Amino acid sequence: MYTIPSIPADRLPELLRRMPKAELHIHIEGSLEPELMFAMAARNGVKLPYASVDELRRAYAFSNLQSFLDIYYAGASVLLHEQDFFDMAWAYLQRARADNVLRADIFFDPQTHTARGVAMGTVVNGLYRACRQARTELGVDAELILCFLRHLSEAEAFDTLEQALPHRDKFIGVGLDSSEVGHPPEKFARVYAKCRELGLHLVAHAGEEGPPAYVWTALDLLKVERIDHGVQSSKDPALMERLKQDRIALTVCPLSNLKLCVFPKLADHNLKQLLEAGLAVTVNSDDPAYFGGYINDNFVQLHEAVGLTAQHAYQLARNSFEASFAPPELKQRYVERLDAVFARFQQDPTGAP
Ligand code: HPA
Ligand SMILES: [Zn+2]
Repeated sequence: MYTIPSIPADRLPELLRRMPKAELHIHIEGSLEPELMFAMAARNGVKLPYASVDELRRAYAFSNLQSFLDIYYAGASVLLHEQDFFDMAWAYLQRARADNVLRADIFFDPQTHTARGVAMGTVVNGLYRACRQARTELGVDAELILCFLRHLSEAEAFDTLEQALPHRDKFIGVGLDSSEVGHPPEKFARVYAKCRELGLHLVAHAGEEGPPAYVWTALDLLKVERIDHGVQSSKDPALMERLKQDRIALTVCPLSNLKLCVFPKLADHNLKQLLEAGLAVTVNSDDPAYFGGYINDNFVQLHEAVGLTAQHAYQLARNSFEASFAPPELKQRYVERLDAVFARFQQDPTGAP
């Protein structure tokens, strides 16, 4: 691997912000900022159970995943029209551009919307239009991953897949999210087998709160290409070896793990341990409007808590491109841009962009 000469520690935050990166774990509904949520509630005549943006923000004090999900699903109730889905995704993509994200693999939760009577096409078309516009106007490549809600049934997941098939050209893969414990990956083995036949990319949340056994079954039964979160894997040495040998990327979300009390303090986070064990770790924001930060906030706060080096930074960015679902020629272009930024930074660590 390309060895990175040292960069002064006080320049690391700037390097982390400026380096090109891919974001691989972002729920688009989790990027809906309170201000936009209130604006949509007003224009759509939806009543939110909070009187103001401040009152809503004060409710963002979570004790675990479920306490967050309850508020997150309530917040999504303001999304009704195609333009709402476009506006939400466009706001995220502009924010991602500011953080030097070149590529985003974006999750969306159609069942949160179809259950309220919003048509699948309304959801997908709004999000897809924002992704297309991001490519031409922002230089950000963004593609969509449809997530099944794991607290719902297998039959509902199959039904959702069927509703999405007329839009097969607008999403590149499927994922699995929502309440993890009690809803193991194997519940969706037949759904994933069908998605595999359809040529979709496969990912799943596993080992966020759930045990290493869920990471094993996501790999062996669902046959996923990446694991979302996966931080509980460090409890199982044989699993660590498997993830390393097969170069299975983990899309880790430090501020999410902090806010949902997966780790008591950011200083206790195991991301650096996973990275130094040789795993293909990446840094992501998960639900940035709810967890207090976008991708660069995750990088910088993690660095402040555990002390990353320039070598760690390079490896994390490189992993993000290699693990993305971009075509090989684009991945190569992203890595060239990454190398160019590091080379410039080494020549002039005090430096201007
Ligand atoms: O971190 C998460 N875990 C599970 N489901 C989710 N839905 C949005 N964010 C998450
Ligand atoms: Zn997530």
